[in-house]
Amino acid sequence: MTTPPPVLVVDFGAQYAQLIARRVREANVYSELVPHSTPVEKMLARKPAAIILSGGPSSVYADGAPQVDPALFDAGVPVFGICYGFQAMARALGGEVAHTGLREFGGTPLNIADEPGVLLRDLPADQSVWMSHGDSVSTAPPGFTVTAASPGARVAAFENTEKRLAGVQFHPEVAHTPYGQEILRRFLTGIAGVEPTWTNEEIIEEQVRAIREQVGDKQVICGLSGGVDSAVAAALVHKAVGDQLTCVFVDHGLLRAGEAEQVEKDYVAATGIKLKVVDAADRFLDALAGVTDPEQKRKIVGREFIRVFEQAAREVAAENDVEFLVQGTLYPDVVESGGGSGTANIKSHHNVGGLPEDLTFKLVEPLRTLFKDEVRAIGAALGLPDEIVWRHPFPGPGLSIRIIGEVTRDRLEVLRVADKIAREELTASGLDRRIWQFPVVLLADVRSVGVQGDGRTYGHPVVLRPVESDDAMTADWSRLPFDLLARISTRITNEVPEVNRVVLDVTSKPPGTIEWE
Ligand SMILES: Nc1ncnc2c1ncn2[C@@H]1O[C@H](COP(=O)(O)OP(=O)(O)OP(=O)(O)O)[C@@H](O)[C@H]1O
Ligand SMILES: O=c1[nH]c(=O)c2[nH+]cn([C@@H]3O[C@H](COP(=O)(O)O)[C@@H](O)[C@H]3O)c2[nH]1
Ligand SMILES: NC(=O)CC[C@H](N)C(=O)O
Ligand SMILES: [Mg+2]
Repeated sequence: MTTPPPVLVVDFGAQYAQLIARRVREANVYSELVPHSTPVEKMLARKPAAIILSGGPSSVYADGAPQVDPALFDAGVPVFGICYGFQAMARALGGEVAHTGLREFGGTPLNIADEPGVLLRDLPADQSVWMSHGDSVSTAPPGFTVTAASPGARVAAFENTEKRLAGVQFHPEVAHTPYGQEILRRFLTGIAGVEPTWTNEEIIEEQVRAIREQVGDKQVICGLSGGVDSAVAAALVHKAVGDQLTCVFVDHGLLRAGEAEQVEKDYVAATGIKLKVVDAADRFLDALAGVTDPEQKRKIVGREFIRVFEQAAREVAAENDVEFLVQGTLYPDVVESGGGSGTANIKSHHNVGGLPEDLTFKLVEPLRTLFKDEVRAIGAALGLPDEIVWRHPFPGPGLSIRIIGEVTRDRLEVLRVADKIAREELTASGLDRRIWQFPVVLLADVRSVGVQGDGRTYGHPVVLRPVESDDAMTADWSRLPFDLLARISTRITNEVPEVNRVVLDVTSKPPGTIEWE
């Protein structure tokens, strides 16, 4: 996608690098992450509007610690350092960083100096900021004004507005720094002089233009799942090229109860987009037979999806091959598949890491750099109905990655009934909006002893995994009311004969992921 000059967030291995990019976009400025190994010339070639150096686990003076190339500061590009980035910046510009023995973690009072600079002017004198550091800048580089201190950091913020360079020891990107977003915004607009024009309307206009340019007068198909990401991607492409778009919904036999019917009925009614429904359950289930490894399942699903799309493409435009496949891929799908800035492969999302090597489609992925809540906002701006915009995410590989063990028709049926009960009860309790997602997982290879109707049972456990999240990158288990959990448990064990135990997953992400595979 063509985008305005980015604010590049240089990732030094921070916990919060993703969050920084997001916060910049929340300040209506386009932003992307890059790994710290990116050479400065390569960053400058992107003509960045500004560069932000993230935090990171290393000590700047340790052997092998990632450094900042001082050439970065001679290029005239505005730079903002955060925590490790602040320390690395201080060191590169001739200041000093030391292990003072004073460490700060968590909420910390900030003492704003008499000369508060652009970043801190007129902010409350007694505000709290979120710290997480063991090293500190002991001397600011020449030419910089020190604008704040904290009990453990003599230099907690500095700036040189003439050179458009600034930095802070604390984390402005986290919600626990109440004025953090304001400070970040002041750097962007007040010091860097970036125009805050990256609004939903701009994104939509820019995307529509880019899609028209990419697709021309060719036919396009879009994998449509009923979820919000593909719905928004389809709506953007439809706005760009109208009837050249045909959506393809694949019923791979791994869907939840009622899902296929709902997509067929509601989606067309809501959007008027051409929809082709393909029943491909046999081919997916045959391909998955005997497979228990999560990554293998994901790769099989990714491959079969593409084979089905290829067949559908031939049917959509027999005489004129369809070159383009639209997918609702989001940034977290890319990052978790190991396609981010030097990030590890956590799991291969079917639409990214699970794609087959012989893929011939050109991909159209207008949401590839965004997070889900950003996508929801665009969906709302495009006029999609609330039921689509606020639908809980459901993974493309569907129930195949919620059956721990081999995927069979019988097991799918068991899980479908249990899942339907959990969803019905959640909706009845009015808590749908509080919950990000509510996977129900069948431990198909585990059995436990129970007693039902005075008889012994030896059935399977089902795991409830309700989570709350903003963007699926981190999540916490949802504290659902006990009586709701009790109703779900009772109904599942009463109504699903194969299940005699219901357990609750109380793991946050990290260390767990949302899905079990
Ligand atoms: N059953 C399906 N039929 C066709 N395409 C699908 C199907 N499931 C997933 N896809 C494709 O894979 C992409 C990624 O799936 P993913 O579940 O991440 O997104 P989504 O379903 O659009 O939204 P959500 O994350 O809210 O469920 C989708 O955007 C869509 O292009
Ligand atoms: O379309 C998808 N294809 C996939 O292969 C896939 N794997 C996980 N997910 C969804 O991504 C989010 C993060 O999931 P995890 O915490 O399990 O990694 C959660 O919302 C998951 O439901 C997927 N979506
Ligand atoms: N969160 C960070 O960036 C920490 C920076 C450095 N590792 C320190 O402890 O001071
Ligand atoms: Mg989905």
